[in-house]
Amino acid sequence: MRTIAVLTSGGDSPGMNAAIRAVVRAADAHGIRTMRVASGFAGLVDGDVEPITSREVSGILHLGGTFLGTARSSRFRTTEGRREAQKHLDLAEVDGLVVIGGDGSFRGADALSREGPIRVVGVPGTIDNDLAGTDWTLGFDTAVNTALESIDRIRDTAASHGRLFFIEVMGRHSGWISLYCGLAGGATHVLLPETPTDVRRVREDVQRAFDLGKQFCLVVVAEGDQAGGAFSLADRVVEGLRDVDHRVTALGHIQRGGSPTMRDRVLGSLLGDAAVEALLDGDDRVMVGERKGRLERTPLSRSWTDHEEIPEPLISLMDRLAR
Ligand SMILES: Nc1ncnc2c1ncn2[C@@H]1O[C@H](COP(=O)(O)OP(=O)(O)O)[C@@H](O)[C@H]1O
Ligand SMILES: O=P(O)(O)OC[C@H]1O[C@](O)(COP(=O)(O)O)[C@@H](O)[C@@H]1O
Ligand SMILES: [Mg+2]
Repeated sequence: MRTIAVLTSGGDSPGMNAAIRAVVRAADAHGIRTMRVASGFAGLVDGDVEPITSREVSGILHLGGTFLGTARSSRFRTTEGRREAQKHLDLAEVDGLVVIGGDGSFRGADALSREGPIRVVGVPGTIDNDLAGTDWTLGFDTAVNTALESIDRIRDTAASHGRLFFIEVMGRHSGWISLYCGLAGGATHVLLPETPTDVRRVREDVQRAFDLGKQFCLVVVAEGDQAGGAFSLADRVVEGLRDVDHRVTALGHIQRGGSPTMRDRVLGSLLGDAAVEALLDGDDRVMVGERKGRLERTPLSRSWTDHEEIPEPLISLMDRLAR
């Protein structure tokens, strides 16, 4: 192994920079050259591949987003696009590629490695926490803490006016952000894409809470919830509610930006280093992750097929505490 390349792909997530830095510096420590690929698979298809040194990843550990840029590339979804990508890897004499991204990026990385000589290792970088083989994905902790800051502010104004708030958080296919925001933010109800939405039950819970003297109510809704997000859910829930004033807030992309928490900086550092180790060991098509405090390697294809259900004990904890 003489040269590796690193790229970030899909939705950016806080902690990606820590992982990039760790990849470059761990490779350097082993005497391996690193190439950086700009803008994810799009940059690979276009040949935007340049050498990067340990000095060039100074001062990025604490920054949100991704210093390499990211993209969602439709060309890379085609075999022709992946052939171009492999051509640029060959030209730069790259023999191992670290892909920092989510489930989609890993599907792409898996296909690339099956079709050509390149070996790939994945680092789970997504705020959605929707991958198997790691307890936490890079960026989830920061995104939830960022959303909570806003939820706490909303609670202040909700309590002052005695209002019901519907708060939409990210997660087109994944309810982890919604569940953790609901638990940590003291919501009356959370709605997740993974479970059916019972509008009547939300209405009854909210009505009961106000009838029992609650001063305000927060309902946290994942954007991919069955009802179609917070605005359409709100329209259906408030129809039939007595004496309840309501407002709706969608937190949007502010959840994805900002300086990574300690947990995401440390996780990014650990996993970036572990990815280089995996390539040195001759591994291919694996994702590095951390489970129960231990570093693990999981076949890439299992990372998106075996992803864990939202834990039922946490959903029932929500139910017991929301009263
Ligand atoms: N099935 C696939 N085959 C090949 N490439 C894919 C596939 N799915 C996703 N990709 C590539 O990975 C990129 C990132 O995937 P996406 O789902 O947008 O983000 P994430 O990796 O964060 O889940 C896509 O834009 C595309 O280039
Ligand atoms: O930034 P975009 O393209 O609007 O995507 C929004 C989606 O990206 C995410 O923030 C992160 O998803 P990925 O990490 O899978 O890309 C989702 O929570 C959200 O549904
Ligand atoms: Mg994804």
